Amino acid sequence: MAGDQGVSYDLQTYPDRDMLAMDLANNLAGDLRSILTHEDRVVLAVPGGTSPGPVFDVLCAADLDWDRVDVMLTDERWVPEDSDRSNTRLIRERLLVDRAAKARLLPIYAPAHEPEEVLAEIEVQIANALPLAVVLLGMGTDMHTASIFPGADQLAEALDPHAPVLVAMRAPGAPEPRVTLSARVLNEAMRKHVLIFGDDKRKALENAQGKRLEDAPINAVLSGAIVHWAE
Ligand SMILES: O=C1O[C@H](COP(=O)(O)O)[C@@H](O)[C@H](O)[C@H]1O
Repeated sequence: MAGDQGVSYDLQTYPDRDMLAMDLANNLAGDLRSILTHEDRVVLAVPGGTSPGPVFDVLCAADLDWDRVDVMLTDERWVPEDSDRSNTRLIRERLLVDRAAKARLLPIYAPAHEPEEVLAEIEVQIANALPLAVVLLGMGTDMHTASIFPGADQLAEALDPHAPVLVAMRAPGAPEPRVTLSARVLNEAMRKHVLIFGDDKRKALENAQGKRLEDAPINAVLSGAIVHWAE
C-alpha cells in the first residue's frame, strides 16, 4: 500500500509494458465479469492519450458478455473524431474491435464548435447508465487525470463533491477545449485502476503525495485505486 502521508492506493509494478498491458487487461476483464454476475449491464470508462492502446489491444479480445457492457471515455479533447488527437477515435480503433465490438459506446463528444453547446444533451444520454462499474484512468506528468488539469478554468467544479457528471475544461497545457467526467463520478466506480508508464510519471505520482487537489488533481481519484506502473 502506497501513499502513507496522503491518499492510500495499491501500487502494482511490472517488469515491462507488455506484461503490464496483459495483466491490467486481465484485471479489467475480471472486474467486469465479476460485476456482471450481479448487474444486467456495466459501464467501463477508459482514458485516451498515448498510454492505454496496448491494454486495449489485449482487452478487446477478452471473453466476456460485451453486449452487456457500455464503454465510455473518462475525458475527451474537443476535436472531430477523425483527428489523431481524438480519444473517441482511439477507442473505436483499439478497444471496440474483436469481441469488444459488441459493446455499446456512450459518446461524450458530439460535433459542435464548443462543448457547452451540447454538454447537457450528452449528459442526458449517459446519466441513465451511471454509476461507473470499472474505471481506468491515465495521468500526465503535471498530475492531471482525465481532463482535470491543474490551473484549468473549471477545476473547482470538476473537484466539487456535488459536481455535475461532465465538466467542460480549458487548461493552459491543453491545446483544445476538453470535456471530462467529474471526480465525483470517477470515484463512484466500484473498481478504479490508474495506468502510468515511465520514471517521470512515477516521480510525479510520488510528488503528488500531500499536495492539494488543485495542484495534484490525481489525488482526487487515488483513494482505493490500483496504480499499475512499468518503466
Ligand atoms: O490528454 C490526456 O492525457 C491523459 C494522459 O495521457 P498520456 O498520453 O500521458 O497517457 C489521459 O489519461 C487523458 O485521457 C487524455 O485525454
